[in-house]
Amino acid sequence: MTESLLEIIEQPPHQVWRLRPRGDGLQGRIQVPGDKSISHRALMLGAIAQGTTRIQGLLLGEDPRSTARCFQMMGAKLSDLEGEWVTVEGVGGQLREPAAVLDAGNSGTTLRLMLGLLASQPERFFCVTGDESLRSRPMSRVILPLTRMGAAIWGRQGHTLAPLAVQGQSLRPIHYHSPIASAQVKSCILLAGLGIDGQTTVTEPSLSRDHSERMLRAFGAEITTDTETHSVTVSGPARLQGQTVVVPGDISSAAFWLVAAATVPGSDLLIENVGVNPTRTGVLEALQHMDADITLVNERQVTGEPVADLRVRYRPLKACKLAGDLIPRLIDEVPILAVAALAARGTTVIRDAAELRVKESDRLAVMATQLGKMGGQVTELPDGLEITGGVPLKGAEVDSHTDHRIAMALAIVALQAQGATQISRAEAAAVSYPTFSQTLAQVCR
Ligand SMILES: O=C(O)C1=C[C@@H](OP(=O)(O)O)[C@@H](O)[C@H](O)C1
Ligand SMILES: C=C(OP(=O)(O)O)C(=O)O
Repeated sequence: MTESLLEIIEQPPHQVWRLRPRGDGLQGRIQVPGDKSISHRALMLGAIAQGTTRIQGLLLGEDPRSTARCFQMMGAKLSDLEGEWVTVEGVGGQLREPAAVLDAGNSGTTLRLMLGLLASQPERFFCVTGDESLRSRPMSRVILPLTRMGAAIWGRQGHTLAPLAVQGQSLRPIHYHSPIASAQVKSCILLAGLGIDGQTTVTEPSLSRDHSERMLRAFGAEITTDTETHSVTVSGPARLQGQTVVVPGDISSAAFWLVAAATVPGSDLLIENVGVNPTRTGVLEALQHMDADITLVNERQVTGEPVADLRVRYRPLKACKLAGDLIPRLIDEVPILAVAALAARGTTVIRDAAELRVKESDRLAVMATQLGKMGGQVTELPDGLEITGGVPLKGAEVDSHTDHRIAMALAIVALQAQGATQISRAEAAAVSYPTFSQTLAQVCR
């Protein structure tokens, strides 16, 4: 009898995944779940708009579920999230004051974007919190600009950490020069600006994902952008009208299969219906620098977002340098790109990625330690990683640190290793990719 590739061991509330690679290439045609960033935004804009928003392809991961729960508590009416189409009846601008604490769970996007909306709801009071990881993530990056707009927000450690209390106010417009390229910061301020009479502008050092700008425009807001200075302006007050949103597959989820197929000999995989918004395709460019064989087919536009099918075939990889403006365009893919680097000839250097230290875990430290346990030559840099590829890897006992992207990156590196790998707290994958383990079993048949 052949041993199964993946065994899931229940250790409530956690799961251990035991992987025994068979060395077979990944084959077939798959789809990945809906884009997480677009799912959050469709739920939020639908919740505050006038009328009905219809969403197809919504990600049913834990993070968008947190967004859905928060906005239901503030008056939005949602249909069954498991349905093919999810409808959101919006409140038409005025959120209801919730009777209990809003819980963003593990989701930084939920908490930071929602803060912009809450801060600008006069005469309403809100308490917001999240899980242990989210309560340790910096909120000052949005509280600071919101406070300059007149927001009243209190929190732990000098109003920088959740739980937070928000007393909604009539805000004033600002031009905010963000020190970091962050779509969460940019979107938070734009959402706060929606209700303000006047122009609210955010300038960022380089371009972060632009899903908010695209979707706000589609919902009827006046949004202008200056591509040279990386500035976005919302002219308020805006009246949003419910829309139809078709959510493409998440390129951040597709990235796991791109790297798996690019690193396991014999692979040939087609990933259908993936969002290829240029502010998100840094991972494709990075893998192409590494000489990966990836082609885009059937390119099209779906409700304002570019979409394509991605074909990836195994070919030996070579090391590369990833830094600068590319980093915000692949920010969530650094852990899985570190896995690609382990299979590449030469030393890959990733810099300008200090933001990874304040994600669901310190992704630089965690990846360096966990890959090190498998024999990977990975050195942690203050703002990145240095990874020497081509060194044989061995199965080991590793830990996700409850970070979804780490759990999945470790499952993919296990395919390159000799012997079994055990990943503890692997259930974290469900935050962004609840069907990851099923797809793994499907493509590695
Ligand atoms: O706006 C978004 O949907 C996101 C923005 C990014 O965070 P930052 O804005 O903190 O870079 C990214 O890491 C996160 O997964 C999703
Ligand atoms: C950083 C992430 O998400 P968030 O900031 O929304 O928790 C992520 O999905 O990798």
